[in-house]
Amino acid sequence: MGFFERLKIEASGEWRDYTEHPFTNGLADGSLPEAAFRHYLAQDYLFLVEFARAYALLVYKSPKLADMREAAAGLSAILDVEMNLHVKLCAGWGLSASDLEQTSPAVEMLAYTRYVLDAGMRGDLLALKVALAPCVIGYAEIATRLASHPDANAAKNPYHFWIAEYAGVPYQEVATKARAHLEHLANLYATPAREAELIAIFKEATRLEADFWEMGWRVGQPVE
Ligand SMILES: Cc1ncc(C[n+]2csc(CCO)c2C)c(N)n1
Repeated sequence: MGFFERLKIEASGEWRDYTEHPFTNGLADGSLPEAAFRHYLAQDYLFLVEFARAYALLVYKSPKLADMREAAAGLSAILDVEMNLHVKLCAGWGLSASDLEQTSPAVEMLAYTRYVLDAGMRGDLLALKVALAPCVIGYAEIATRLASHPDANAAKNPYHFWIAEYAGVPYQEVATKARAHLEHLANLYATPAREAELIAIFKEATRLEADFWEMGWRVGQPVE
């Protein structure tokens, strides 16, 4: 069994809470309240900025030039492609670039990004890759599941574009490559003595991803 499969099994409860969160099901059938998605999108803009910083840290933490190049390509993809796509998507939802700049960070966004950056600062390249894996590989898995929902492609589903973006071939290839690189690093650096530390990082990052969905989900729920 591969390293990533093992991590998922060790964190199976957290993984299910993240990948099957009600927010994701609301995207699939189009029932997610728009206010919930708008809140998520604005926080996700701030998230992407911090994630670019985490990729910059990957560059620094790379022991080998090949790892450094891989990380630098990921950093460019976020800065030059994903951020632009995100700003365009937000504009379609009525969020201007200046709205995004002025968004106050939510504690869930801060908790998650600070955790990933800290795991990378105190750890090595593999530890940081493990902290990033729920985001990079998880979104590919989630989007593939959502895309198979009968309502996911309906023209009336307002989240159709979001699902198609992450379920599409270009993003799926990014995730497949990230997973292969993680397996390669695990073969080099994942000793039995480090297993508990790496599983703990994976579990925590997965839990914080689920909390990120929950943050958006709460905005769409009626106040009790
Ligand atoms: C909360 C949250 N988690 C994951 C992603 C997806 N994502 C963000 S950066 C990145 C790597 C790109 O190469 C991916 C897949 C998101 N947008 N928001």
